Amino acid sequence: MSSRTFTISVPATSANIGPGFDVVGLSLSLHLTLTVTQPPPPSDGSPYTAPVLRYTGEGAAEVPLDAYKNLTTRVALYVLRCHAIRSFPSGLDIHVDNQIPFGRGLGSSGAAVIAGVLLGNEVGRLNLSQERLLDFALMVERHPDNVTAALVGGFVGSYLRELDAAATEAASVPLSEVLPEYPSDAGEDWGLNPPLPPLGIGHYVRFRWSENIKAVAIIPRFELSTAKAREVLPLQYSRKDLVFNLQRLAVLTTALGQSPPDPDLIYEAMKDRVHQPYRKTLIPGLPEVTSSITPATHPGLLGICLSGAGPTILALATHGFEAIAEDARAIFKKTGVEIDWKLLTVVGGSTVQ
Ligand SMILES: Nc1ncnc2c1ncn2[C@@H]1O[C@H](COP(=O)(O)OP(=O)(O)OP(=O)(O)O)[C@@H](O)[C@H]1O
Ligand SMILES: N[C@@H](CCO)C(=O)O
Repeated sequence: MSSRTFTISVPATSANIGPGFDVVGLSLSLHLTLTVTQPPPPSDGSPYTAPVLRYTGEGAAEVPLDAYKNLTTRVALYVLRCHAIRSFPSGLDIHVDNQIPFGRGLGSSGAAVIAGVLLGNEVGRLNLSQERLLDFALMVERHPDNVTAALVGGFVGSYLRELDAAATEAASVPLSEVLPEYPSDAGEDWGLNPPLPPLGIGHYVRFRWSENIKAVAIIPRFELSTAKAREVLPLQYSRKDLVFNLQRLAVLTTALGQSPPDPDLIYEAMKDRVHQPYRKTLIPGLPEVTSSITPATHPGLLGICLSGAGPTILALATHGFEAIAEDARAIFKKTGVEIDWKLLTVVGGSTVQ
């Protein structure tokens, strides 16, 4: 068997799109790319060599390069160990190039998890179905919106199946047990026999997406962890607020597939009362940006919302991109926040080539 090189490419994602909290995701044209070289199995007696991980692009200064600590490789090892494969193949070389900024609401952790599942599947030659790949990802990242869109691509709605008692228990294992941070002096048996994902946890449907619609990502220059942005959310909501979101989500999923898209319908349908109002304390400028940039003031704008858990703002538009982004920049600047912005398109899902 000779050495082989393959490339794993996973897109960025924007989750929620306003009212679709933890439900809707959109894959976008920034990518996490892994170039992996797997040598042939060593001949008997040659020493085992741990994976070499190199990293360029976003997050390169902060990401761990120890394969037993890095999120992507830990997920890959979890997948391998669920299939009774104890360790990475010897001599693996992994070069990661990342365009997705960390902790900004563009699905960086979801992409890292999907890349890990695909890496484990590939180096272990496991041939897992897409449904099973999603099960593994959902054991690690418990909200399906980012990981589903990153895996399958496009504008996607998903839900988690209601599990029976045994499967619920298997799926509610603390992440620290699914993904132990392997100590450097770990013995051979560390992290073996991890909990297997129940079958068919996640289900999804892809909505139509109007080709005229592009995404302006307005990216504040600070990180906000998803965990922190979820801590500020209430545990209970009023019927009025839930109905507000459900009405808008029902309209939005079809409205974004229509050509030409209708700005009046979409702007209102992208409003939310479940997560954005609570997150404004963490993102100075959020309410001002979403309320003062409208289809009336900015021709071409369709709708505007928080991207994922923030702090990025996502503006969907057919034209007028620069005016939208520069006016958002001016509003953020008044609160002391600098931004970068990118014009993105909706892309397909993850690939392994
Ligand atoms: N390519 C990567 N390799 C390793 N770890 C990563 C990678 N990308 C993200 N991470 C980890 O995930 C963390 C960010 O995850 P977090 O869920 O807070 O934000 P996000 O995924 O960017 O935002 P959101 O879920 O709102 O879209 C980073 O600080 C880092 O620890
Ligand atoms: N739906 C998540 C985004 C990350 O999946 C949130 O808003 O917290």
